[in-house]
Amino acid sequence: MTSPLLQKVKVALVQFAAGADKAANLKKAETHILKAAAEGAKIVVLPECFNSPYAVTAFPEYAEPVPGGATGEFLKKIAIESKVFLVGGSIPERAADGKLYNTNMTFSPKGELLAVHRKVHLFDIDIPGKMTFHESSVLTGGDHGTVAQLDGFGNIGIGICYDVRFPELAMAAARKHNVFAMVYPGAFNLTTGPMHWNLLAQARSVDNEIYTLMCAPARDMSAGYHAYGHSLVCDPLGKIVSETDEKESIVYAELDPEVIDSARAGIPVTTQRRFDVYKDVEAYVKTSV
Ligand SMILES: O=C(O)CCC(=O)C(=O)O
Repeated sequence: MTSPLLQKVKVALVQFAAGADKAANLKKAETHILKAAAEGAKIVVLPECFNSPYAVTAFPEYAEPVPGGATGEFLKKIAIESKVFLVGGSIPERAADGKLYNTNMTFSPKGELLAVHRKVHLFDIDIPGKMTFHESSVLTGGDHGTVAQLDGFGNIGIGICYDVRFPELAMAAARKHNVFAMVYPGAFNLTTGPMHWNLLAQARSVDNEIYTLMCAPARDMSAGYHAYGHSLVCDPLGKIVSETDEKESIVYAELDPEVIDSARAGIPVTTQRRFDVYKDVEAYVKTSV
């Protein structure tokens, strides 16, 4: 059996809170990325909306072209300098036609842009008295799932936050594109975080017998949006192997092909699927920019 992960790899999830000062947000990201690289991480993940406050009112002001804007240039430069695969969280993107998206850019250690994922499922929820958010009041949803090919390691699927609630993207990435992990920069909140953050990571892992990486902002109670934090790594059997609390920190984990292989050998759902019974599980996934 060939594992989707070609060799062991140390990953780092950088958890920090973005404030109003964009340059300070990038500086903080840089400090943490360089530290994670010095600790031996080869794949480094940033949180959702890491260059801007997480607020629909902030997105138009902080939005940039992708990949040519200042944050895209920053991610490229720092990926090269730190020699890591950099899953650049997400930022508000202003497209050429003026539309705004919540967008991830992923770079190789050579500075190649490997993937652009626009959040497909916008975060529009209303739990009266607890949590109301309407991303679709300013953002447009993306139109594809996304897989990045990490030379020497294998493929990862990328989703952004609310995307984790929709198993189809992860399923298509795992089944059709043999990903070893789904990576979700995300900013859950104090209502839905305790309810579902861990559960959803475990669900996506167990569905597909892959790793799931969830990278959050740190909590800032003086900000308008209170992030849950708790960046974590979940293994292919649904065990959380590394998790932090709500504070600024870096979460490390070693991903191991043997763990994927033994999960799949013991509980072989990946080969037992019955597509003759359920024919309609399809998703459009892009594997290059
Ligand atoms: O799904 C949730 O509960 C939270 C999602 C979210 O915060 C987001 O998509 O930014």
